[in-house]
Amino acid sequence: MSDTWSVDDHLEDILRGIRPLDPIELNLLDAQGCVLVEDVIVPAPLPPFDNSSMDGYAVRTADVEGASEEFPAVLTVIGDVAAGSGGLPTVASGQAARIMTGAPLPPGAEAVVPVEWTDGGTGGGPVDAMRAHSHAPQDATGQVRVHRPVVPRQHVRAKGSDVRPGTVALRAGTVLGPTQVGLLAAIGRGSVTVRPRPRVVVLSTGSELVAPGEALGPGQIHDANSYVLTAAARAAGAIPYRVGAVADDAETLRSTIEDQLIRADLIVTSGGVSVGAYDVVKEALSRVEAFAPGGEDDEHLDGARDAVEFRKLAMQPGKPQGFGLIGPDRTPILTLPGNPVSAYVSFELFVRPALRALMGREPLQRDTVRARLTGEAALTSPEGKRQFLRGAYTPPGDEEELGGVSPVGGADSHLIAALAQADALIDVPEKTTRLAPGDEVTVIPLD
Ligand SMILES: Nc1nc2c(c(=O)[nH]1)N[C@H]1C(S)=C(S)[C@@H](COP(=O)(O)OP(=O)(O)OC[C@H]3O[C@@H](n4cnc5c(N)ncnc54)[C@H](O)[C@@H]3O)O[C@H]1N2
Ligand code: MOO
Repeated sequence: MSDTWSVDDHLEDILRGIRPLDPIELNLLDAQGCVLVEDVIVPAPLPPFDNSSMDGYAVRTADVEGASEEFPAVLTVIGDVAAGSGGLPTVASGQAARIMTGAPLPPGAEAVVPVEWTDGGTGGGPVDAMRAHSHAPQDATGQVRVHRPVVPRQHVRAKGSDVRPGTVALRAGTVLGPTQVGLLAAIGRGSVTVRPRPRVVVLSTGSELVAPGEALGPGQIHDANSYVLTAAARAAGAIPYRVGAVADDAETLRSTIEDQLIRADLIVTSGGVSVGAYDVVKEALSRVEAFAPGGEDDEHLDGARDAVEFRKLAMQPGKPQGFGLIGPDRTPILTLPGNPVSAYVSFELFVRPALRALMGREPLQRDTVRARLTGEAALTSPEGKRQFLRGAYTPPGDEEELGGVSPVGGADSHLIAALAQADALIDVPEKTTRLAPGDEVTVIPLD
């Protein structure tokens, strides 16, 4: 391995050191966004019973054959069947039960006549709704005039027509979004076995950093990185813990990280990794004895180490990077550069895939698309460095094969405002030094 690492080699090294978190059983809503590790089998039919899809009257079809407004079928109403009804009346010939949407079809009945096809028990013409039971309790009895016939099973949702018992509701590997959570609830599952969301400790370093909301003194700036990284970790599906900025003091940083290890599945730091005299992350973490080493060897973790390895990457922004597995649980730590755009781009390229690996989520990396470079001017890129420019991506129109991408702001890694306007990264290969409008480029759309 040469002194300078490629983006792909650095990512590969990180992923070699990470294995998915052990599955746990979680309540449904806590499992949202997690990957299921069991096939969930449907225990009972859904719907659990034949039920009405309309507010109306449960009838025997022979009783309403040929019914019309002029010659209605007149049936005796034997009572109400509301959703949730337990004891059901039996509908005999010449009878109807008033029924609500979702209520069980009573024995004897074969179909449901919507209330709009009847007089609603009023003795008048067609109605468009039932009267509330509290105002007109008499409508649950008496007679109803039916103006149209129905065929067997009309307006009836059959037991098991949604899912049948014994079938697979959701396969292992499914990511639980809102609709999957809904299905699990519908089939009565209160908890499921999933890979949990990783807990990510985010800390920024730098004696110049002041929390947003506080006034700046001379030479100070607001801490943007711990916020963008915390937000990005949350957006990636993790549970982030933002630790305030740590001053440039190696011992303070080391003990802060040591304290955080207990609640971290992964640690992300920003700043302090280049070549300055106060680059404290490097100072605190490059020593082998920085943290208590791991216990017995773990055969899944290829490349385990007890100190963070710092390296230069052939990329811009994001040149200085560090990665290690620290503490008794060999917790992965990624030390990102301090320039805000560098920190964010590094998160996208390295931390996000690592989090997805912990969650057992595929694919680890974002999809890329090809697009045409738009805009007025040609772009330059340093030779031998993979450059990630910020861009605004427009998907292809109906007739177009490729979408377009225009650069947003310059290449400098302190340009936070332009980063906030971008929705994509333009991935410029190491060998490319110049790009002209109209050239085809690789784009990583962000969300
Ligand atoms: N002589 C050299 N100097 C630098 C090199 C180099 O190769 N030789 N590399 C440059 C590159 S590239 C980068 S990237 C930075 C990385 O520096 P550090 O990771 O040590 O980060 P800091 O020095 O702590 O900060 C850099 C920059 O970013 C600002 N910063 C830091 N943290 C935050 C934060 N939480 N919120 C907002 N802004 C932050 C900080 O004030 C600095 O301006 O090194 C170059 N130097
Ligand atoms: O590589 Mo640094 O990350 O350009 O700004």
